[in-house]
Amino acid sequence: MGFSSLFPVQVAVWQETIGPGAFERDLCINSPTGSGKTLAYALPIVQKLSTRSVKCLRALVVLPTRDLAMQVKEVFAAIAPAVGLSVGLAVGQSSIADEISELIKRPKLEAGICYDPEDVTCELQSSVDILVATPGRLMDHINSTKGFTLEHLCYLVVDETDRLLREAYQSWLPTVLQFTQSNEESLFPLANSFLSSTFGSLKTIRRCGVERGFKGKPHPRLVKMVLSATLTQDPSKLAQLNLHHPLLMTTGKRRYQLPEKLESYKLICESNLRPLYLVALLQELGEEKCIKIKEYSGLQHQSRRSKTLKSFREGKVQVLVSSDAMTRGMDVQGVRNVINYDIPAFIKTYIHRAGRTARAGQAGRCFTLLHKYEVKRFKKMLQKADNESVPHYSVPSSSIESLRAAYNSALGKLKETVESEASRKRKFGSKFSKLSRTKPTDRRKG
Ligand SMILES: Nc1ncnc2c1ncn2[C@@H]1O[C@H](COP(=O)(O)OP(=O)(O)OP(=O)(O)O)[C@@H](O)[C@H]1O
Repeated sequence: MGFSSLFPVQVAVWQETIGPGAFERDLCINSPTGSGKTLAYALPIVQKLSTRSVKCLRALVVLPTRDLAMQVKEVFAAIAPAVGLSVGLAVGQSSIADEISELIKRPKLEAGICYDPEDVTCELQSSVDILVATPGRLMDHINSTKGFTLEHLCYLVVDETDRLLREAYQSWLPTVLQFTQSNEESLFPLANSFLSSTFGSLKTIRRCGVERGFKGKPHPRLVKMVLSATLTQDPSKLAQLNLHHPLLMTTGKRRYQLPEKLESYKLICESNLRPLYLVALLQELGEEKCIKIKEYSGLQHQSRRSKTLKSFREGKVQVLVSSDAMTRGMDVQGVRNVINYDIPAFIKTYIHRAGRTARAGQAGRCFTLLHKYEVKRFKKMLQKADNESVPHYSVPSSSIESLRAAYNSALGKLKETVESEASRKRKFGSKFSKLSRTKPTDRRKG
């Protein structure tokens, strides 16, 4: 990958997994945006699986969004094939049939023998050792893909944990945990309830009666690694993961930390002049003469979003106007500035947005447009991430003045567009209501 050394979080995780820690504890990793968490879990998993002799699904990485899952798959794909491991993706990017044929190997047809596709006795095998998935598609495979099993799973990674725990997604987590439990656990629920009442949450019995973390056994327990740049430390939330002697690995004392080389600035302006200041700021920042702007949001179709992201990665688009769909985990090289058009409601949101720059030890800047009444709240918010003073950034008044005429004419055009849209909707609305009044049965069909 062209990297000459490991980042601190990667060294620390390696020590706890392949090193002396020997995967004996589950890991909760809280490390700033862009600090290299993906490789921190990918390297030990690939290293550990490199000696496997039979192919089956042994590692599962769950991420909240498709683009993020595709990005993480690329990281695994860069290192896993070198040791003969295959990586799969379950995100719903392609049809379920295509995805199944990528993930499940059917027995080769021998001459003269005809296999019944419905025959459950014929051996279906996993084509992948490592699967990167979003919860929705993962649940589809768990519920309906023949041959898809989690029974051999050894490693479970929950990336962007706080986000994934917040959203239940058809109870994906309890389902995964249930399917990865040892046979003993599900066969003897009473024994388990006895164990948990005796030993509290620190159960030490696992798959095939093997003690958790016991080295050198053929059936090790399911190891879990959970990560985020804003990882929750609330035990009641983390309890859902059923962690084994969890070890919290964190960069500083605080939960919230910004990347070392990130500079935060505030830009104060009247709310109604925000677009004007935004353009003036972009002009200030833009070294390139031609700025192409694209939109990226969860409201768009996935294929359109992926296309936009590709253009942004390739530098064909210099400015991406994005919702928070782009914030968590997305890694685009060369992003030097992030602009908060609105003040984020929470420090967590600020961290994930700002974290699209100043990644991998690079410098970056985050600007926040504020009304003067918002300054106090903003300051208090950034103090939660140990950021005591946020300097002002001012754009020259000459650039504001030079843009004013264009801004006013754009506002006029916007007003016209909004009005014509509204009248179109009114017309359409009245037609529709007339139609529904006269043809109630048709409406029901529709
Ligand atoms: N050892 C390394 N040397 C140089 N660059 C690295 C190294 N490890 C990772 N990187 C690069 O650092 C960038 C950030 O890594 P990554 O996306 O894993 O960060 P992260 O900690 O997961 O961030 P976030 O919290 O935003 O998801 C990536 O572009 C990655 O290729």
